[in-house]
Amino acid sequence: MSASPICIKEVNKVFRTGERELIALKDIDLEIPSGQFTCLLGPSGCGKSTLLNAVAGFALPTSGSIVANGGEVTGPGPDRGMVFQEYALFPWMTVEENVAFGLRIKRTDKGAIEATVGKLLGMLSLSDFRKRYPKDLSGGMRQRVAIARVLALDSPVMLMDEPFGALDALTRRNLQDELLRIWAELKKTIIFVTHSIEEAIYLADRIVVMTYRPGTVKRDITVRLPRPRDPSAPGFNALKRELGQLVMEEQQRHHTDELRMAAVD
Ligand SMILES: Nc1ncnc2c1ncn2[C@@H]1O[C@H](COP(=O)(O)OP(=O)(O)OP(=O)(O)O)[C@@H](O)[C@H]1O
Repeated sequence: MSASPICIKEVNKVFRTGERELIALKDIDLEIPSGQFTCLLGPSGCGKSTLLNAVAGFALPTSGSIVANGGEVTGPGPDRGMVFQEYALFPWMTVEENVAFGLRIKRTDKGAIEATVGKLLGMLSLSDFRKRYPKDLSGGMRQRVAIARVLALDSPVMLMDEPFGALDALTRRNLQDELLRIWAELKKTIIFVTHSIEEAIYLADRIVVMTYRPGTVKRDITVRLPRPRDPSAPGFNALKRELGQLVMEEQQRHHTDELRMAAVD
């Protein structure tokens, strides 16, 4: 499957719980070209996951439209694969069965499944673990399986919600490097949610910083640093400072809002 742009147009999302109305997303307009690696960055509660879920089709916007791969998003689809933080693997299936699952559902023939699974296990250094069950794998290995499972579907778009958030620093860097290699090889469009400024700069072509409630686009930054990126380079650090300031402003708003809510309750 080849990718085409994702167009997010005037997207709003309102959650209603009892009397309360929460505007999670307000007037989001983004055009994401095919093959771009975009990070959504911002503090907790600024609507990153809400926006990602809207693109995935899990929870549609209250108003506005999202077009992906030439069609309006009206629900989940095989053109948009999702990788979650908590791995979402089937515990009763081995690594290779987990990776093959989507292809079995699509009734792909056995030879093609074996070839695809073999290739992906190799690509993600999982070949020696193919007969293991998720419980016998480290967090990093499980996340490799989750990525391989989404890649098996050959979705042109990969949506990733803090996929490396639960991993230790070294495993995280390894998986970031692997993801960049896969992205360069397979030319996927990636939307990647993160809290981590360093992770966003290390990975992304473009960083969309979001505001805290309502979630809007605070800043849309093109990252022009050469790849592979060096976190100790002056340009990397300058961008880190700039983004740090932007995120801190939103964190401050979050904090003030929490104090206000506590006073009301
Ligand atoms: N189903 C829901 N019902 C009510 N409110 C919700 C629902 N889902 C999210 N929210 C609220 O919408 C806002 C945005 O949430 P969202 O999870 O998208 O933020 P986030 O930036 O992804 O945060 P985090 O990094 O903590 O996951 C938050 O205030 C959250 O409490």
